[in-house]
Amino acid sequence: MIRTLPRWVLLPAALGALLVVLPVVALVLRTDPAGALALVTSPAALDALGLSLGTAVVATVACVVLGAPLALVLARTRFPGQRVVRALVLLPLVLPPVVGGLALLHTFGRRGLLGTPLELLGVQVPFTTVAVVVAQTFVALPFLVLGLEGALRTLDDRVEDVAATLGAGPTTVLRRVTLPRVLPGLASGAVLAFARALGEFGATITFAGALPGVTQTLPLEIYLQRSADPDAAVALAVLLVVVALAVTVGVHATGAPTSAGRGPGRHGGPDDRAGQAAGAGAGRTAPDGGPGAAAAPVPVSPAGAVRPAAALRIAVRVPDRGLDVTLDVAPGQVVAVLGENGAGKSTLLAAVAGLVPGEGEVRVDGVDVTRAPPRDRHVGWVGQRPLLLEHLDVLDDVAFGPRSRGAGRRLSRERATVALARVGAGHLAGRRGHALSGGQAQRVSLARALATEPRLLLLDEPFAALDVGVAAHARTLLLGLARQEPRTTLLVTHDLLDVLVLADRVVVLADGRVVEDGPVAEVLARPRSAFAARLAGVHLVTGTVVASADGPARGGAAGGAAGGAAGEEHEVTVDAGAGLVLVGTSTEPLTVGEPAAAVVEPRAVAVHTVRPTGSPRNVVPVRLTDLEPSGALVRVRGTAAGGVVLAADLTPRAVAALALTPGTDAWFTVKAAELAVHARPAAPAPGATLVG
Ligand SMILES: Nc1ncnc2c1ncn2[C@@H]1O[C@H](COP(=O)(O)OP(=O)(O)OP(=O)(O)O)[C@@H](O)[C@H]1O
Repeated sequence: MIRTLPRWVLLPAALGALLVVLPVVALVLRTDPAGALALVTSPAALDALGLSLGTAVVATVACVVLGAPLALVLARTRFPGQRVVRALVLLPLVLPPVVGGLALLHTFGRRGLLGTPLELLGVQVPFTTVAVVVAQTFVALPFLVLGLEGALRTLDDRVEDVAATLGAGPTTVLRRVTLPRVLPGLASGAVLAFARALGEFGATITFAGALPGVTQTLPLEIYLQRSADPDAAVALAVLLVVVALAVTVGVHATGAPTSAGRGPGRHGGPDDRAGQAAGAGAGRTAPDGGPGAAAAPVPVSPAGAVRPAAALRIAVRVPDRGLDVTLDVAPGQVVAVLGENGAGKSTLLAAVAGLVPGEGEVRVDGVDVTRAPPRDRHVGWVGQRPLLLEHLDVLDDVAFGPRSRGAGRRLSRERATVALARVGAGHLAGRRGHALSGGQAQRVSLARALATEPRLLLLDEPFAALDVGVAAHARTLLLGLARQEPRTTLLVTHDLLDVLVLADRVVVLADGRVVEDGPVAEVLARPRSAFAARLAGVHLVTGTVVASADGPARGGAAGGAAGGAAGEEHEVTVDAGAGLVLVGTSTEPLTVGEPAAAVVEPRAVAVHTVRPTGSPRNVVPVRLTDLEPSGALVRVRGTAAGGVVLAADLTPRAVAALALTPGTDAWFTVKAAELAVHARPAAPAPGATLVG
């Protein structure tokens, strides 16, 4: 039974439980069952019990009404002094209740802060039943706030962002997404608050007194009976314990999240594979002809009328995240957005979706949506994680968007059914999100985005969390959808396959700026940024052109420039700094002093353990850093002057013959003809960028 816990933990755990249970048992043993019944059913006892239950229920409702918004503000907003506010709200947890009672007296009492205005209105709070409720709420509120705030913080609030992009306003998001998802947390917070209110004593006796039938709750009755009739006190104490236990156990049992409705589990059964196969190709039937065959993607139906693709103009700045990007995207174009971690790709998408505040402008088909909230931007956003609304079944999750945009329940479900069918997930309609495999969940997430017929599709690494095979299916599915219905799309990815299969254009971001932008084939053939070079499987050294020969000079010799004519191959020398000078060839007109990138494929690099003599134009001394398999070859990396990393692909036999190991000093050689030099838009520090 104890699989991961050390056995010794049982001892302190048992002692802790005993410390709580033993005194209660002692209390029960001390009770005389025959006499107890008469004592607890006496009018005074029943009055006190009724008052306790009634006031505790009202106090719990007050805690929910006041505490839930408080928890939401604390968990979902940022404002100066937030920590202080939280500490003050939670103060009653650590304050002796009698101190709380005194504080309430000085607030609502005759000479208290609010006492005089209340008196003018003819309202008297202290020593009334209202005072009991106020005292109970005062001490119980922190339990609700703490429970709910904790639950809110453990939720992924990006689900709320997704709901906003699907067309839901803030109140709808709160009502249909946030609150249902934290219901178990809210329920347990309310139970704790109720239990605390039921047992409240110190603040009540100080602020409300002990007037039988008015303010004398059960804890007060027990206290007062202690000296007058100890047996009655014990009997009433047991009654209080029983009531408190019944309520907490009962509500916990109903409020706890259930596992009912779970299907075959996150990684699915055979049904799962069939579904994935069905999603693999638009319009194809599942190869096994199983359930997936019926669930194959279907063409768009009238229920999901297609909007024409939109032109997109982005000129956004998000200063606190260092993003400054200007892009014009043609209708129906699929732009792969690439870049190192932290380059700003997700921020760009979030700015377009309206999820992060930015400056500048976003125009969709010429319409300025810069200041529009996410729900009015008509974007479909799909992230790395599916972020499904797990409190709904798949059909209602996908119907959430159309419903938020004003379609009735039936029409929304019809649209959801069509969208699910389009991604080959129709057979999943009745399941809950937690009962889907990763690939299935991601297809549902895509269907949900498509169900609102977005003008733009924003895909933030949609396949990154999927297994290779499942990602391939999802990629093919997306391709099929894009062919059926071209849609302007920004696709963040780190995967060359996504770029090759799905994108028309590549934009590379670095430090929040566009450093490369062009058609896919062009960028991969002539990468100018480290990231694009790595993606294309080549290495890249940046530097400055110091000589450009073998071609006619461009524009005479003005400014000392030399250069080759565009289209003619000519030799170019690039200084990468730290003494590393490389000679390559270029077909671009390059000017001395211009930033340039020298690109080399690892298979064109030869490795020597003694300095070579003879023909190669580039002989670079390196220290080997690592060796790793690269297909049937071994990729050998070495660091040259200035920290520049270069790589060579060798056969395992050559690696063995040369006895190459990390730390070996060697020479990499490359022919000038194998080193392609391209102009770069801007130069990072020369020679500092190299990838592999
Ligand atoms: N919630 C946030 N609050 C503040 N700064 C953030 C937040 N999220 C990201 N950043 C910062 O904004 C910059 C851009 O991050 P972003 O997540 O857009 O990069 P990315 O290119 O999508 O990276 P990755 O490939 O790792 O997802 C980074 O400097 C990052 O630290």
